[in-house]
Amino acid sequence: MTASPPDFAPLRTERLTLRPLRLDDAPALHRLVNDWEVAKTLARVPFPYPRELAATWIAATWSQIGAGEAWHLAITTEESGAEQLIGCVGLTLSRDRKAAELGYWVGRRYWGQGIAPEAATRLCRWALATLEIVTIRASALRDNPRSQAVLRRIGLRPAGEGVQTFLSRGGPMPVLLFEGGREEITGDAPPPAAAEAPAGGKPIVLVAAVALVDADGRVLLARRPEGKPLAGLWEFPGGKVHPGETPEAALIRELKEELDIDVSAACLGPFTFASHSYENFHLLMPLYLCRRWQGEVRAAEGQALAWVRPQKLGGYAMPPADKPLVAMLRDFL
Ligand SMILES: Nc1nc2c([nH]c(=O)n2[C@H]2C[C@H](O)[C@@H](COP(=O)(O)OP(=O)(O)OP(=O)(O)O)O2)c(=O)[nH]1
Repeated sequence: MTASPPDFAPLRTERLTLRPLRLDDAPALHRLVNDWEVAKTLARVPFPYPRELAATWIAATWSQIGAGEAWHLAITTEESGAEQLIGCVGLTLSRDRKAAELGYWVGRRYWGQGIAPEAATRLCRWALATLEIVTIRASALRDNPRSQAVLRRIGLRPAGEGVQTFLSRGGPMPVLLFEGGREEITGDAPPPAAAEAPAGGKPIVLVAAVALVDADGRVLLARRPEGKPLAGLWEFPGGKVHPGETPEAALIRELKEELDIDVSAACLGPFTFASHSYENFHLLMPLYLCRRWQGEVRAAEGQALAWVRPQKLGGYAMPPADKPLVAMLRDFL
């Protein structure tokens, strides 16, 4: 068992901090969760909640974070200058690591303030941008409309009914199942364009992108970082063409900024283009092919990068506009 809290940069919202639990959280955790109104809604929490279980569970959450299996975090807030534990929120990966099960609880005196949806949305956004998951699942007791409302507020949709064993209730109980993906949770419509919308239509946004191909025939994908629209999706490096710029000049600039490589316009071969309607704008994106550049590709903006064999591109979640491009690349390379 891990002996100290794992390295995990706290996630913040306007009111809350989500961070690994610490052993000195044990007394507050015990006090908050050893409350029938809280415990009765939780499948894996016994009632009464033994004092020593708090520290054991906290240490177990450290091992799970270290192993990349589950992230159970403390929800804290600041009250009169002091940090207060007010609940917990967690995600547990499925065996195939494509889905995660969401769970949370909030101490009774903090109910009715929207803490659970705020914390859960923050953790889900982090997970969708950082892990390889595509689905978030959750369940709520059929007799717990408050929790069902939280799950709906996060963006999850009903996905049937089930039965789950509840330690606190001493047996199986009927639950409602919920699930959702990136679109439901992040509400990701790409950003409105800077240009004025032409009458009756969406503005056209020009984005230049490139498939960098290395000597082994692998293509470079970059992961859109948390905080940007479509966070967590993999894309071809590139970016918006600024006013007065050519697409080639935009790419040369973006590749220097994002990957710290030098490319000349002569090495950018036009390959194909995407023309795709997003909710707020229409994307027009020439895709170039480039096999020669100067310098070593590095993630200059801290983004995740992957060199991917053309046959494996389908395994990476990409923006909808990229789907036809991927098929064409696969055929060409
Ligand atoms: N670079 C790139 N963008 C793509 C791809 N597919 C796709 O739909 N897009 C969309 C996502 C964004 O809405 C838009 C690119 O805009 P962006 O915001 O990333 O551009 P940027 O790097 O100039 O960023 P910023 O300075 O505006 O933050 O194009 C792709 O494969 N590569």
